[in-house]
Amino acid sequence: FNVDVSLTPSHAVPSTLFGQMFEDINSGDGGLYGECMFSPIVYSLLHLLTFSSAAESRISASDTEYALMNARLIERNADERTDTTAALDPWAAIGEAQLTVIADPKPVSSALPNSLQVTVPAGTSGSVGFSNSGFWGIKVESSWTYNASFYFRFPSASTFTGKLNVALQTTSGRVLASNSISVRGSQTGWTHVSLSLRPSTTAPNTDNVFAVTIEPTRGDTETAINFAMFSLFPPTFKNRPNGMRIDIAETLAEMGPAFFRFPGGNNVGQTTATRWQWNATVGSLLDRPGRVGDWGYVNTDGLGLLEYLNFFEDVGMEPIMAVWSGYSLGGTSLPENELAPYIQQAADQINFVIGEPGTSPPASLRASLGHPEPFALRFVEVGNEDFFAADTYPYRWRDFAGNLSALFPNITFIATTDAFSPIISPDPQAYDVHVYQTPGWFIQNAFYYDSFERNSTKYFEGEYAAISTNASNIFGTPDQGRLLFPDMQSASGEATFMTGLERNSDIVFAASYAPLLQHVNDSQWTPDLVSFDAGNVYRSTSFFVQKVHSSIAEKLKSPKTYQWLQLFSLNKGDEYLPTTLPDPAGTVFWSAVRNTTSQEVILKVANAGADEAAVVFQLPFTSVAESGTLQQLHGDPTASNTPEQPNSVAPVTSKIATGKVLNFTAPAFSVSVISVQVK
Ligand SMILES: O=S(=O)(O)O[C@H]1C[C@H](O)[C@@H](O)[C@@H]1CO
Repeated sequence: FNVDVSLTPSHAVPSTLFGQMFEDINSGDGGLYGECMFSPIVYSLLHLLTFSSAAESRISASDTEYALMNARLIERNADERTDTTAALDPWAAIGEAQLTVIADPKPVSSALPNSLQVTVPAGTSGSVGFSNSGFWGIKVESSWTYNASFYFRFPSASTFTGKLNVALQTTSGRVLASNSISVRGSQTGWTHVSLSLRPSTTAPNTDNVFAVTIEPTRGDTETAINFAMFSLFPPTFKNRPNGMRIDIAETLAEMGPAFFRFPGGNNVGQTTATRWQWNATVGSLLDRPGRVGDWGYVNTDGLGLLEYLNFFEDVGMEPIMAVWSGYSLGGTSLPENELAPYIQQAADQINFVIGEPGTSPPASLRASLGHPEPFALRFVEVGNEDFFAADTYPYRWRDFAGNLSALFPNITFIATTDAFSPIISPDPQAYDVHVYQTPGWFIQNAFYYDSFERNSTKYFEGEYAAISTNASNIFGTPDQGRLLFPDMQSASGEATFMTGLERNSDIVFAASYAPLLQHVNDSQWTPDLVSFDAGNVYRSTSFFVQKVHSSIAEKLKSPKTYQWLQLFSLNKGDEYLPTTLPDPAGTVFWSAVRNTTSQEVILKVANAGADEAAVVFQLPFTSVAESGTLQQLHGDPTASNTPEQPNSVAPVTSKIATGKVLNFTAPAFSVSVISVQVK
């Protein structure tokens, strides 16, 4: 292919072009959020479903009820605290202890009404207590200090005296770290325990548990102790309290995302009662009731709005924040005359992020939680995939976007129905477009946005991924063509599409692969950009394709990877240079951008075909360096990074000969980025 590169840029490449889409889909609790244990003794899954049905019946929230709901969700009535069996799942008895989850008559807080009650039978000998298995294991590092905390009380006063031994131990019982606290049967009120655990050694694997054993000094009487609000934290990313898991957070930061879309995706909430409510996710963990997320399990909401915002500042990315839009996946939408309390809640959510303390209670709440300065926020998405409820979006959009844009004129509100179908007003400044398809679809649609009308409307390619090789059953199972992990065929297919996103970045202002993260031991959606288990993170082929398109630059503070990644920071051009267009029916696509700071031209070549391709770039600049840098990812079409083979495909950086005429051969199934100094 002979490719002329223009000297004259066609448009500025937006700084927001490549980023990340996140929601808790087996990726928040037990994933990005640093908490090591799954311990929502708050509610069992069944209970929360009961709760949500109760709340559904109170949908028409009057002002007072809204105030109550806004205060801390709708109070659960007592009889709903009955069945909590599922809440016991992560807990196991040690010795003769009996474990039950009870609706505590004296709950540790109104948001956490249940307790784990441990009964030690009289005359017990040997070790007695309980353990928690973490999220399919717990990583135990000797260089880490863990913070273990919980609340306990004796439900009835007794003469019991003894110790609680708190430990990290292997599943075979070898103690790796331990600490203890003395307790007395007279402690009938809640006592908060916070202990450090320093492992004496690094465990060989993650088959470890958090264990609490009860050691009576003289205990021949049956004893019961209530426990609540367990937490086990390792060191966190940037040492944030209640922060993020270091290896996952560093991997996400390494990709150099410009934005982070959250809290969903479907997990924004598809029913009124179980929607994500910002006010239930901030403040003390004791005040966070948790909810059943849209992926069928309890979200503790320990990862809450302030934790997200602090994370964005630590990584140097900006939010694309969703507000719930009055729609329920079951197909029902709130009638227009019932939207007001939820529009108010959305306004409060935005004010928590950008309001001035003293002018709005949510902003004052943010200041009281340690961040008086407003955070950065330019983009708010109204709902998620409302094409499923397009018939009611016209009034929901009109009322949400209409009222919110009057309150927040500097925010761009993003609509989630299909572009211009239906026509909605106020005229959306942007639409969020999602596509999950085969690699072939992405190759055939690299010119998807070239034909879009250039009016004032912008586009957010908020979710895209090649997820199956079976065009007639995209969302099928692995034996029907669904990918478990990205491979080189899917990643190079996505890369051809991304050359189109760059060429059309005059109207495409942001794009993110989805989903971002999955726990390989419990996943509901494959493939994902990054996978992990309790001990490791797995970077996929698509992760490297996304990363090579992003700017990282000074964002990443960890020097150990900075040098290598510095090359990547030059890949974020800020001006698009038109070129001879690729053949839309072909499999080889390219794009050219210029970084006006470093005066480098960056050429990206995606070859999603089975044959290598010779590409000759004509660079008519006054002077072009004789050598440049090539970063290349390539492999067999089914080559893939998996937990079994985590590094089967990785980008290779090398020097290549460059000049005004740049001869390049793109291997089959490859993604290449050439950066060269020009004058
Ligand atoms: O089942 S889907 O609706 O296709 O779910 C998709 C679309 C939704 O926005 C996101 O949460 C999810 C996977 O990333």
